[in-house]
Amino acid sequence: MSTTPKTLTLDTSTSRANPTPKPMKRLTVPRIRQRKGGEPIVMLTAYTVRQAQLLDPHCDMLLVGDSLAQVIYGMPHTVGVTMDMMALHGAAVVRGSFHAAVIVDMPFGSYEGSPQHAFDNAARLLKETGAAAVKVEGGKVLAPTIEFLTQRGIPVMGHVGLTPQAVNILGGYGVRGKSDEEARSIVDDAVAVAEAGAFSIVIEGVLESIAVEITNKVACPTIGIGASAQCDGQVLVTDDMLGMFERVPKFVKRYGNMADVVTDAVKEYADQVRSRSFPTEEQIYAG
Ligand SMILES: Nc1nc(=O)c2c([nH]1)NC[C@@H]1CN(c3ccc(C(=O)N[C@@H](CCC(=O)O)C(=O)O)cc3)CN21
Ligand SMILES: CC(C)C(=O)C(=O)O
Ligand SMILES: [Mg+2]
Repeated sequence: MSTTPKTLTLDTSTSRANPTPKPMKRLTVPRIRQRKGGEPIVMLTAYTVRQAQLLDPHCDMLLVGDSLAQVIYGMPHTVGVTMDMMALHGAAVVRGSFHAAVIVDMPFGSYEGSPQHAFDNAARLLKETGAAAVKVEGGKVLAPTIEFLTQRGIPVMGHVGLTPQAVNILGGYGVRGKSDEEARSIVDDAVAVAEAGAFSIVIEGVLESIAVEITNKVACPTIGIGASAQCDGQVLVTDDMLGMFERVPKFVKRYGNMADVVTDAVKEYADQVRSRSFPTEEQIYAG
């Protein structure tokens, strides 16, 4: 069993040698890896500093997902995401957190061409954000790249099954692995990614049996999204689970309804401005 503390704790003891309260050390990639078969790993997406601050105490990992394409930028899919977008949002999430390990998605086109190109872009993301690792979509074909990065100091999280950056090949976001042949190839992908040195693998949008088989086969922790409760951890897009993003996949469970909270508050403000009941004495500087 790992000794990972479950909650954020502050060391409040101060002295001349140690004058300020010290935040607990961030979870590291090796500690995440050790969680295989242990306490489930909690991961959520984060794109902004405030979101990171609110999620950090409760999560083991924060993923700066390229899903920010749809969620933040209103793009139709993740293919249009750039390195600059990931670098800026990644840096914001690292600034807003000090407990969770921060993982940054590599954008489409930044890693597929060659291991060297992938290394240059991954190194830039780690340098500019302070994140712990990068995530790449793909299987067997990417194994040499994952090995190249890992051997040169860049921890890599894999992502197999429904890989949204391949939307133009897949033709949509339907569940993967329905034929025996496709199921076999997804399992082979995950095994190749794990053997190449990935410290963890996201399994997205596959038949449950595939996620279970992969989880039992690979040595690193699996993180499910539309996969299985038997994965070593789970991830969701935060805006989806908060009820902030309107159209969500079947695998999303809504834990809140933030859109309604925002709408109610904004309606009340608009009414009060129109009726001149805002601002009141309390919000003005009387001369
Ligand atoms: N807000 C958001 N949530 C996500 O989970 C997410 C993103 N954005 N952007 C990047 C990818 C895209 N993903 C998606 C997007 C749509 C479906 C979806 O609509 N699935 C349908 C089935 C579609 C079909 O059969 O063609 C479903 O009902 O689950 C699934 C995953 C997952 N990722
Ligand atoms: C859904 C998760 C795994 C992701 O890759 C993203 O948010 O971009
Ligand atoms: Mg992604």
